[in-house]
Amino acid sequence: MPNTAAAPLTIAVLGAAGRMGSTVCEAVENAADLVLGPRLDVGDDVATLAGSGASVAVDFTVPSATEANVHALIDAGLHAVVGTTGWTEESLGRVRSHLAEDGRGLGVLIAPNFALSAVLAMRFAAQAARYFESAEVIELHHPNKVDAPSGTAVHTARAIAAARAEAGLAAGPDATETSLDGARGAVVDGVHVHAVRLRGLVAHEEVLFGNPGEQLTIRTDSFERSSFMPGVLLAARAVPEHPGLTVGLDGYLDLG
Ligand SMILES: NC(=O)C1=CN([C@@H]2O[C@H](COP(=O)(O)OP(=O)(O)OC[C@H]3O[C@@H](n4cnc5c(N)ncnc54)[C@H](O)[C@@H]3O)[C@@H](O)[C@H]2O)C=CC1
Ligand SMILES: O=C(O)C1=N[C@H](C(=O)O)C[C@H](O)C1
Repeated sequence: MPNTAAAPLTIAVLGAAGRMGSTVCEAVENAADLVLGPRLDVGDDVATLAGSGASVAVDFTVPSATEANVHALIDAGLHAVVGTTGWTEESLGRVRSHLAEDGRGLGVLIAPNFALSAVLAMRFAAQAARYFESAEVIELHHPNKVDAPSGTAVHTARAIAAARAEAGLAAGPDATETSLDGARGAVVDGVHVHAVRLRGLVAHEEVLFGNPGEQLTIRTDSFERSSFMPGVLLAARAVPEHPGLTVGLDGYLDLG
């Protein structure tokens, strides 16, 4: 929903020189109800955003910087929309505590993926997980990506594992006795996750579920970074209305 409040929201962007950050700047500039505020990149001080007129900041930086950025944004009194990967239960917990101590009703959204197809794929995977003996995740990305597996794949695997545990499922069948290191991928909460890096790709994920004689494949493809922009803008408009920490864009959507 566009922001119809009297004053347009001013949006600061962290990681503004990057692939996602520059795309976000362009999307904000093209949104009639939003104003593009300060564009920060490496070396810039987040504290300068206090009093800059920006009320929301969007962070697409690097896993090693994003947590410090979010704490600095809270201190500066800004709501935050974060797409950067690398979050753990511990770092999320620290943000939750900081927001509670701050007490100003600021909102922070941390989402592993803003593309609607990916948000739905994660939701469908969580729903399907209880019905299948086997589940594995394959993520496929551009070769400039610095982290593996992707944040989306980790989030997907954790959701699958939680649904399997709730349903009382045993570990998936796997007779592997010998293998080269890495051949079976990374293991996230008991779910195998495989990462492909290939020139020409942007962001893709397949979730494979298997039962005797049948397979379900859930696949999401982002062919362009524009696919993330409707979700990012939706989040930037909505975050002031959602105090506290929300993890995942589905927290702002009515997916039933
Ligand atoms: N949630 C989502 O929908 C999506 C998330 N991502 C994630 O967003 C992050 C960024 O991805 P890309 O834009 O492809 O990376 P990129 O490498 O193109 O851009 C990162 C930018 O952050 C800057 N930067 C590094 N440290 C900084 C700091 N301390 N303060 C401010 N800026 C800093 C870099 O100079 C660079 O300009 C990654 O973690 C990626 O996985 C990417 C696409 C979609
Ligand atoms: O680095 C990327 O490009 C992406 N990163 C996010 C992730 O790690 O899940 C989201 C999307 O897959 C693109």
